[in-house]
Amino acid sequence: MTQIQFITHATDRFGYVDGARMALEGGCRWVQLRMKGATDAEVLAAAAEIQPLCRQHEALFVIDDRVHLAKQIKADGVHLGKNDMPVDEARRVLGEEFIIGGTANTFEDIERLYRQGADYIGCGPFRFTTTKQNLAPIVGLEGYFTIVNRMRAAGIPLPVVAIGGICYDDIPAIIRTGVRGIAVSGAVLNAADPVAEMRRMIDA
Ligand SMILES: Cc1ncc(COP(=O)(O)OP(=O)(O)O)c(N)n1
Ligand SMILES: Cc1ncsc1CCOP(=O)(O)O
Ligand SMILES: [Mg+2]
Repeated sequence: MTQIQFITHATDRFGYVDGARMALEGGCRWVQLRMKGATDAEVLAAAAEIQPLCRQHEALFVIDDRVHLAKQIKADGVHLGKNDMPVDEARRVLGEEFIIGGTANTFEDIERLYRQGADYIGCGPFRFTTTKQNLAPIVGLEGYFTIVNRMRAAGIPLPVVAIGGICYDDIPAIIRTGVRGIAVSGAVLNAADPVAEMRRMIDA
């Protein structure tokens, strides 16, 4: 069973809460509330609906970027990129109980995040995607294979989640590189039946 983190995104068919609900119904047990450009009030309103759904499904609920909101609503954690609060500062704010994920594009990014105390790595993009603007260079299968091997050689035990344009057919090859799981958004939201697609990915 593949460990999958669903990243919320609004489309012309579904809002943020719809996506989270469908991912959970499809068996996903890790939802990240990502609402780029939204106000804190808008994020809190979506979290007020999604966080109880995650609890009902015994799923992890993490917030993208916003450390103060993650603390305020007692989310399970936060995901931080290079332009967000540094992981070590977020750890001082949140403490050891929160999951803190960090974004990496290179092994050197992972070394830095490991030193700062991240609990997991979101590494990508696997391929081009329109879900995130200003993409870092494409990592690809070879990139994951190299990064995982360099992590092993360096004794860095952090779980790596691949992200960026990932669809069902990519999962076996990505997992064979040694990464622990994947993060997805569009492949589920743009499917004819998002719940069934999430279930198919979970069972991959
Ligand atoms: C699991 C995971 N990996 C990477 C990202 C990207 O986060 P970030 O660099 O903060 O970029 P934005 O998501 O803020 O555009 C993520 N959110 N989750
Ligand atoms: C948040 C994020 N970070 C790197 S790619 C990406 C978007 C993931 O969404 P999708 O699976 O639709 O490419
Ligand atoms: Mg971010």
